[in-house]
This record gives sequence, C-alpha cells and structure tokens, in this order.
Amino acid sequence: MTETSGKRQEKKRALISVSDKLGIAEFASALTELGYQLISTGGTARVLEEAGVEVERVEKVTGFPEILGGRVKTLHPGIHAGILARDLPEDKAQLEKLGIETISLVVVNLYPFQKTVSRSGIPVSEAVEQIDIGGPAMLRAAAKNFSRVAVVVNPNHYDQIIQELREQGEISLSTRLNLAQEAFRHTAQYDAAISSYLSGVSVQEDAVLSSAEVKFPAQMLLPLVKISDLRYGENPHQDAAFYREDSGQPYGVAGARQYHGKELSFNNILDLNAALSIAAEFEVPAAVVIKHSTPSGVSMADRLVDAYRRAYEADSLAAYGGIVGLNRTVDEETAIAMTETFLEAIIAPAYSEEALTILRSKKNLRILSTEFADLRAKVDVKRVSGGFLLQDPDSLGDLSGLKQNAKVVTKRSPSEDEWDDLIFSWIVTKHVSSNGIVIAKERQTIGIGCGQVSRVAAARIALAKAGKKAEGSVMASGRVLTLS
Ligand SMILES: NC(=O)c1ncn([C@@H]2O[C@H](COP(=O)(O)O)[C@@H](O)[C@H]2O)c1NC=O
Repeated sequence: MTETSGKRQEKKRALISVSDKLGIAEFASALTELGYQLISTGGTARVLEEAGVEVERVEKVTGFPEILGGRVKTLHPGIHAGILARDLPEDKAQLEKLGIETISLVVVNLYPFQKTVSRSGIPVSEAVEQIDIGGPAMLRAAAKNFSRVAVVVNPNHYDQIIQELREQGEISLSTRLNLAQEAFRHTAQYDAAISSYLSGVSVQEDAVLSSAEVKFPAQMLLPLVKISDLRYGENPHQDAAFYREDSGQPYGVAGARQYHGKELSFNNILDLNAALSIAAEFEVPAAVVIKHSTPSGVSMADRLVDAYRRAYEADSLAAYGGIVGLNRTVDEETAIAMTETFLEAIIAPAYSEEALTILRSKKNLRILSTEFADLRAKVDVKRVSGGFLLQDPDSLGDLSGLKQNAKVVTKRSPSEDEWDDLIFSWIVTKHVSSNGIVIAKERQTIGIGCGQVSRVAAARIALAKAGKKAEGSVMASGRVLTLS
C-alpha cells in the first residue's frame, strides 16, 4: 500500500507475459510512467530490460525458477491469487497473511499455436510445445475477475488502454468487461484450434504420433472471428455479420483490405467472393464482372485493361453496376477504363498509386485488395439442415495434360486457339450455377446461360446472348466441351 494525499491506495501492479513482443516495450514504459509496477516472464522481461523499462521477474514473486523448459512459469498461487482476489475484506486479509500482492492489469498473448500448425509438416512434438498453458490460465483468471482486473490479449488495444489511463486515471468497468469478453473468446478459439489439430493426429506403430493431414477428422470445430456486423443480410429483414477463419493469416475476401467506398453489404461480399474465385483461376491477366454471384463476362488478355474491357463488353447490359475481379495489380489504364461506367466494387491483388487515385474519384466505389495465393487449397463447406457437407474444392487439376488426354469425339480436332478457348470456358463453367453453359471465343465469354433446370434451356439462353458471334466459338458445360 502507498499513501497518496492522505488516502491509502493499492499499489498498481501489471503482469506482462507476451509471445508477440511488438509494441510491448512502449506500452510497458507508458505503464511505468503511470505508476504501475511490472512483473514479467523471462523473454518478456528481457525485452523490457533492454528497452530500459524497470521490471520484476516472475520468479521473484513465485519464489520458484521457471522450469521444465518454460512449461511452468506463472502457474503459482503468488500469481493466480494476486489476479483472482476480489475486493472483499476476507480476500484481502488472506493475501496479507500470505504476503501476496494484488495484480490489477494482465497483459498476455499466447504461444502462436495456430501459426505453427499452419506450417506444413511440423512434428507433433513441436506443435504440442506451442500449446500455451500458463497464458490461458492467467487470461481466464483475469477475465473472470474483470470487476477488479483488466485483461489485455490483443496488442491493438495498447494505445487505447494508455489513453484511458491518462485521461481517467483508471480502466473503466465497461472497458474491463469488453476486454474480458475478448479474452474468453480468444481462449475459446485457441482451444478450438488445438482440438481441431489434435483430431487429425493419430497413434502409429507403438505410440508414434503422426500429424499426417486428416482431411475430414472425426470431430471438427470452426473457429471464427467477427470482422463486422453488416447492415442487413441477403434481404433487408435479415440481420447479418461477417466472420473470418481464425487460422493463420487472413486470406481471400475475408482477409481483404478496403481502401475506399461505401461499407460492404452481404451481397457485395458474396459477389466479391465470386469475382475473386474466378479471377484467381487464371495464370494470365484476367478480369471478371459479377452480377448476383454469377459472371456476366470473363476474359483473358495480354494486358489487364483489355481483359477488363472485354469482360465488361461480354454483356455490357448486365455488367452495369457489377463487381469486378482482376488477377493483376491494377494499373492506371485499367483504372481509367473502370471509371467509365458505374461499378459497385473492385477486388484485385494490388493497385498502383495512380490507379488508386483515379478510382477514388468514384465516391461510392468499393476498392479492395487481397492475397490471391492458395485460394484453391481449402476444403469446401456447405450448410444443410442440422449439419454440414465438406468436400474437396472443385479443382480441375493440372490442365496442361488435358489436350493430350482428352477424347475428341468430333470429326475435326480443335485448333490451338480453340483448345485455349475450350479450357478457358471450362474453367468459367465451374463458377456458373448449373445447368451452366459457357460459350467463348478468343478468350472472352460471349454467352453464359445458367440456373436452368434443363441444360437445353441454359444453352438457348447462352446462344441467344452470343447471337451472331456464336459462329466459330466453343462451348463448355459441366465436364463437356464442344466446338461449333
Ligand atoms: N507455463 C507458464 O506458466 C506460462 N506462463 C506464461 N506463459 C506464456 O509465456 C509467453 C511469454 O514467455 P516469455 O516472456 O518467456 O517470452 C506468453 O505467451 C505466455 O502466455 C507460459 N507458458 C506456457 O504455458
């Protein structure tokens, strides 16, 4: 206890034990300026000491060294009673008798288990060592005692905590509650990831553990993190929210960065996902325009601007107000072309500075970028009543051998250009709801028919859209390719 202006005040003590050390020295230094005494585990204490921040080692509090290669560091009543003690006279009396001091701020982030197991081929023993035990115990203790203790699991909150302490002299109850909710979410997801990983581990040959990838484990948890609430769902009367997978690096549409434009709607996200999935299929510059989760046009070209123009022109009536996916960094020329009409959103791997400036001239246009790699590798999950269906992604495999292995049933064999168009249209068909028909010519779709209960009806729609251009084109449907 210390005396401040005649009033007895409890010493402010913070326990800091973090794996992700980014920003911790600055945060800890600001805490000491605000009067906190710091306690830290080995690695964290070293970083703080190197930065000139005064810190007490956890061993001094527990009277025990950190042992078993770090498996036991903070698992001690000297720490846990200090966190869990309530503001009750009997708790205070017990602590005083035992010489334990209270801790009012716990800053912990955990061993990077998810990141470790996302690397392929890591031994189970290595993964197991990345299961944090002491960290979650402290997070849960501090979160349980949020009426007195603040718990910080997310480094993004460091600035906010310092600001609140500077302005209000304390961390408010409502902030402590929010932080506790976040901490329990975090430990729940952390455990879900461990459980999911261990479901894929088996005992082989006299207890040798193997982490051979099990595609469909006996039990599966899907840890998700909320990105944001959405204004509404598919229809205005449906409430909705957007979540991302809590494993490794965010990717795909859920990992996209928005540079500009209006808030994303539920339907925008579905359309962006469709745009991204198609654009990511092609090795050469390609563009796609999506309306209602269906491509109105797709094109490949040597230059991105040509791919975009041809994807748009494939069905310019439908493309108005569309969502565009591109598989190359957007350059100035392509950006100019895209400002010539009304588009809802664009997704691409990146944008040049000039392109961004040009696109930003469209006030409401949503501009997004994301990582395109590895989109095809994930298991496909579909909800049904009372359960889920999981399957391999619909991969067409290595198309390079297609020409050699395909059985040509027409009298005439396709020319090189026709083969190119056949493969192109086949890839697009994969993304068109069945019965889907894609007619293509010179690396551009010219007629897409989809969502029909009969293939004939879909073909009629596609042919009507293609009109006179149909001559000399190719057609794909499901796993069938034809020449016309
Ligand atoms: N075993 C323990 O008592 C224990 N206490 C804290 N940790 C973790 O150790 C990490 C920090 O360790 P260091 O400060 O030594 O780098 C944190 O991620 C924290 O969650 C522990 N490690 C694993 O369980």
